[in-house]
Amino acid sequence: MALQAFFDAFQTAFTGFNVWTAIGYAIIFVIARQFVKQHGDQLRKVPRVGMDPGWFSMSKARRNFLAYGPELIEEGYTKFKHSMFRVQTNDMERLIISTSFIPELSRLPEETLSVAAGISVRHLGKYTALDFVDHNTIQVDACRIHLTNDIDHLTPALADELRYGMNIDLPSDGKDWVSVNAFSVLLRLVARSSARVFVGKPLCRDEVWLETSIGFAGEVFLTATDIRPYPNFLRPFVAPFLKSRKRLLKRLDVAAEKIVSVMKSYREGAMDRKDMPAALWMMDVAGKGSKEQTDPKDLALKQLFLSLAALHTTSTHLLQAVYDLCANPEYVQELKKEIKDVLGDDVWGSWNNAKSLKLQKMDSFLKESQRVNHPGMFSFNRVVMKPTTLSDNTKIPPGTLIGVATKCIADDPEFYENPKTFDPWRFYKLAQDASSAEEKGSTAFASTSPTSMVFGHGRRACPGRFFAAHQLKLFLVGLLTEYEFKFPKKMDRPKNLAYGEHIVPDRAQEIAFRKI
Ligand code: HEM
Repeated sequence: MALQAFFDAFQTAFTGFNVWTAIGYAIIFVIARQFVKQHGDQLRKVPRVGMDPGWFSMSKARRNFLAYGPELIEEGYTKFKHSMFRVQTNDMERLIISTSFIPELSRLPEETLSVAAGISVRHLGKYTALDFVDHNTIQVDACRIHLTNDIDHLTPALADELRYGMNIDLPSDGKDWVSVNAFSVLLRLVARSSARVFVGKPLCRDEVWLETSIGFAGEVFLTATDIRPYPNFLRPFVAPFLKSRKRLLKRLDVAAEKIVSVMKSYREGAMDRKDMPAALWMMDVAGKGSKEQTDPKDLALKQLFLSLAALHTTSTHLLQAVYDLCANPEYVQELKKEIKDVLGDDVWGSWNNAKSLKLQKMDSFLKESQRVNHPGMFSFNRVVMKPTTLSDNTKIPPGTLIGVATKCIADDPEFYENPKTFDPWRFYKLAQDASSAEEKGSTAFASTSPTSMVFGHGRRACPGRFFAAHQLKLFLVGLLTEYEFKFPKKMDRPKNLAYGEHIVPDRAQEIAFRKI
């Protein structure tokens, strides 16, 4: 009866309704929505660089940004570096704000200005499973607390896995130079040692796990790229048919199957929490009956997210640092001398966080390499969740995605003397000249400030940055003390590739290694 009534009501409502009427309504709807969007737009007075997508040119504006992003952002920064500008990027429109607003913005709580929503919205979290970050922070705590405070407990495992990986992925005898694709080898080394402290042994040596943790980031990126051109209302219908999303879900299933063994080991073995791989730490902290302890998919997703946040970022920095050393071999001796002074001859046995912090020239070299080879045009990506008024009285409505043009800041002579010059000891010298401990601290690789935001800034700055600094130094020490390395032939440093908001190193370059 109820069903019949429903069909009757449906027929009555749509009598005389044909396809032309439907198209007419759809056009009116789109125009009305665009009109409301443009005229209700509280930010319309903020200047724009690049194409205005207007009513019908969103794909063209996105393509335009992909082609000319770096130039557009530089143009916006040059004209509006003390205020703000808007730009249509290849994902969303961004409000790029001056770094002078950072102190006031970084004080705002996550409920007002959200890093998690920024991650979710930019990666289309609803379709890539990353929307879990909106309501979960235990993976952030695992980095902020465990991987940072317990680093000395984790270092032996980290170092052991690095040596194990070097023996497999790099030449093992000192006779010949062997050329390898630097990007893929360093990425694997980082993935191996990270997996050792994320999920522990034996899973960290499982090829399928390694491949899954490395490949997850690419599937997220491709899925988001494939879905983005579709309007919101079509996405739920399109998503199930996308190959990229099917591959992403498959990787999640594989990771969930694999992580069952880790969950089992937690139930079977007693271990001090400080020594636990991050997955076990999360299970332990979350407690009995929690999703982390009962649902392999939940734990697997968190681990894959950590891999996404950690692997390509850290290995890209390592690759850039290796290119800088090959292009400037004169820095190698200085760094080796520091390693010897701080660690003596027993490099592996004496390594700990206190000694890692004493490698100040290496710290400076890494920070300069990062400044010059900035990993992207923007940082401090956040979504405004509640109406926010800046000190210049600009009102930013909820839903706005903000960012800062950090690459332009890193190249700006107002903030860095001779910014075009690669000075490996720039931050070392600043630390020596510092007049307070706070000023000295601000020169460290893992520190952040309104003019140094590769790791973001404020209360939700990258929680893995101290771990990343420690790991990068460990890797450089390992490479410098166990190998010689150089470009296979005489050449200039490979140029970085900049497109849209991305800046990536040349991933095809080979590096020749010889065991010392
Ligand atoms: C050199 C390497 C790295 C770079 C350049 C980097 C950069 C960043 C940036 C820019 C953010 C956003 C912060 C903000 O907007 O204020 C972030 C977030 C994050 N990073 Fe890193 N990161 C690196 C390494 C790592 C590592 C090794 C881990 C884990 C061990 C990690 C875990 C995370 C997590 C979990 C978040 C999300 C934080 C949140 O939701 O609040 N990162 N990272």
